[in-house]
Amino acid sequence: MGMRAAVAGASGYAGGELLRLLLGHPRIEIGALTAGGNAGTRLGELQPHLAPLADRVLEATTPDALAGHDVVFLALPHGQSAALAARLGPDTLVVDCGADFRLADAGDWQRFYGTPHAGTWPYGLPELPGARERLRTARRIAVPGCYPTAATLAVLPALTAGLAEADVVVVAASGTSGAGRAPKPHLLGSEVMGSASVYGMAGTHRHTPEIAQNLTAAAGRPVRVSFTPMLVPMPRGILATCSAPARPGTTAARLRAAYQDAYAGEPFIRLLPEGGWPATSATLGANTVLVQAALDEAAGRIVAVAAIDNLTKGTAGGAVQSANIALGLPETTGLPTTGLAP
Ligand SMILES: NC(=O)C1=CN([C@@H]2O[C@H](COP(=O)(O)OP(=O)(O)OC[C@H]3O[C@@H](n4cnc5c(N)ncnc54)[C@H](OP(=O)(O)O)[C@@H]3O)[C@@H](O)[C@H]2O)C=CC1
Ligand SMILES: CC(=O)N[C@@H](CCC(=O)OP(=O)(O)O)C(=O)O
Repeated sequence: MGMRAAVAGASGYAGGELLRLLLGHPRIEIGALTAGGNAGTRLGELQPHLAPLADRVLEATTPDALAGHDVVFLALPHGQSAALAARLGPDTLVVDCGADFRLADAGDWQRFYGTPHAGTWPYGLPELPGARERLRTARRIAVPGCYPTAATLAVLPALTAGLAEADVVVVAASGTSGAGRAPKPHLLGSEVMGSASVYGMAGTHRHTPEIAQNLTAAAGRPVRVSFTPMLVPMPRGILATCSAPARPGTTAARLRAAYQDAYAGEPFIRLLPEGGWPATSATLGANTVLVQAALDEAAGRIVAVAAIDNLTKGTAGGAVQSANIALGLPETTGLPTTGLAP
């Protein structure tokens, strides 16, 4: 007997990707589909790529519409999740793609989001040390931000193996779907096409404390993070280029071994052969994380790169991966590792 999942925010980019993945999930059947202003619209008008669901009509996002499901995926703007989750039974698995419950430090939340802190849920990045154990019994899961997923997985082994200083620089390029589907002037085709631009500069982007939180917990010491996000003219993908000073005694061989050891058993992380570097084009539609790291001896720095599809591993794929763990299913169920190219 399959489990039933509701998707709130089914008209958005994250919701659409959740549905694409759930349509291929052998153990989950799709229940309620809800939206905001688009409630009442046929899904086929908004997500024409989801042909099997074309005639489903979106409902309003209410606790009643979401009740009676084994799992509820929330793909809504920040700030909406707490009230809804409070009205869903404690046995319902609620997986929030938004940021509301990601940060443990209420001061960080207040500084970067400017609203009262809703709380902290188990963090849905299974590759972090100890995370799978916490997710197995979780009924509430906070899905990571897309940049934090890429940046964290790029540098994690260098920090946990004690090869990098706790001072990490992240420069990450994202496709435009990272900004969601709601119209914004800076996302007009004429603004984005043919240009790469930075934003959220000098420590102001809200993913800075999330990346630092992940790396600090993994390293067991405070990790300082400088994060620069960049918008590039492609619909999907994140390429995170990270670097940190190498600690004394770090060699190329020790660095390689640290990454091999850390990621050998990870179903979705592919450490590329030496000399090969990740590109987003090889991750499209897949839950794959491509990783590479090298020692820049002249600069005395470790350079590490990760590529993901921001909507798959960066949101919906990560959400399904963590939900699988919490539902007692094999972690890889329904998650593609084959991408779409060219
Ligand atoms: N895009 C990405 O790469 C990532 C997104 N996320 C998170 O996922 C969540 C969804 O993002 P994304 O899909 O990109 O955003 P979109 O803007 O594409 O979609 C937002 C969804 O929320 C619905 N919605 C908006 N306002 C309301 C409301 N007041 N009540 C009920 N539903 C509402 C929209 O419905 P309607 O169409 O009717 O307005 C739509 O379905 C966000 O929290 C985001 O931070 C996380 C990681 C990465
Ligand atoms: C390109 C772009 O605009 N990206 C988004 C991040 C998307 C993401 O992960 O979002 P949440 O933390 O909101 O869930 C941004 O920088 O705001």
